Amino acid sequence: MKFTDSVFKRVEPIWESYMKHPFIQGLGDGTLDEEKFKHWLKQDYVYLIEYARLFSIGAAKSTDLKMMTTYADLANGTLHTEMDLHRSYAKQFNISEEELEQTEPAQTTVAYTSYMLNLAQQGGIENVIAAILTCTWSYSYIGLKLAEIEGVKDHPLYGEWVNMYASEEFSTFKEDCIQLMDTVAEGKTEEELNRLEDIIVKTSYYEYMFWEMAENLETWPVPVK
Ligand SMILES: Cc1ncc(CO)c(N)n1
Repeated sequence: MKFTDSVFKRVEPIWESYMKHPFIQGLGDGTLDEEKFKHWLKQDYVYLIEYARLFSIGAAKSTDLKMMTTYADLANGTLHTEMDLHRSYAKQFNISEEELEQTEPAQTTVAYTSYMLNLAQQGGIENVIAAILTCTWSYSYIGLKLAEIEGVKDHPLYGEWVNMYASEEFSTFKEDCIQLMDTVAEGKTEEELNRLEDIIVKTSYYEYMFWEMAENLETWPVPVK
């Protein structure tokens, strides 16, 4: 069995819980509160800046040219294709690109990106892809599941979101990440694989917390100027 198949079995209950989360349910039935979506949008924009940085670390740590090209393409896809979705929504909400970029990351955003960046700096290429995998894969999982709902892709506000994450292009990003993970997992000891699996479980929990952050409009405890 491929490493990613056995990991999927382990994280599936966490991923199933995303589909029951009020934020995702709201995206699916179109009732999601716009303020919650805007909070997600802004937090996700600054998240994606760090995410693109992770792909770039992946490019720097690559052990061959093919791998380096894939990481560079994924960084490019994040900075252009995926972040264009966010910039397009921001425009609809009259949020400028500067405001989007200057978003103060909430505690969950800081915790999640710091966790991934710390792992990526410490180890080899296997840490980088293990840290990244859940992000792309779980959004593709959610996008494809939501796309099964009748009429969801035509929703005036949230249709664009579902169309992006259910798109062929995004499915290709996911497949590339899965393949990168399985390639570096080859020949690793059981202990090493367990360590990588733990990273994927942790990031799966962080993804849940990111939905919670958006749903609860999370900020820092005591506001300061
Ligand atoms: C928090 C988060 N995880 C994953 C993705 C998909 O790239 C995203 N945009 N945001």
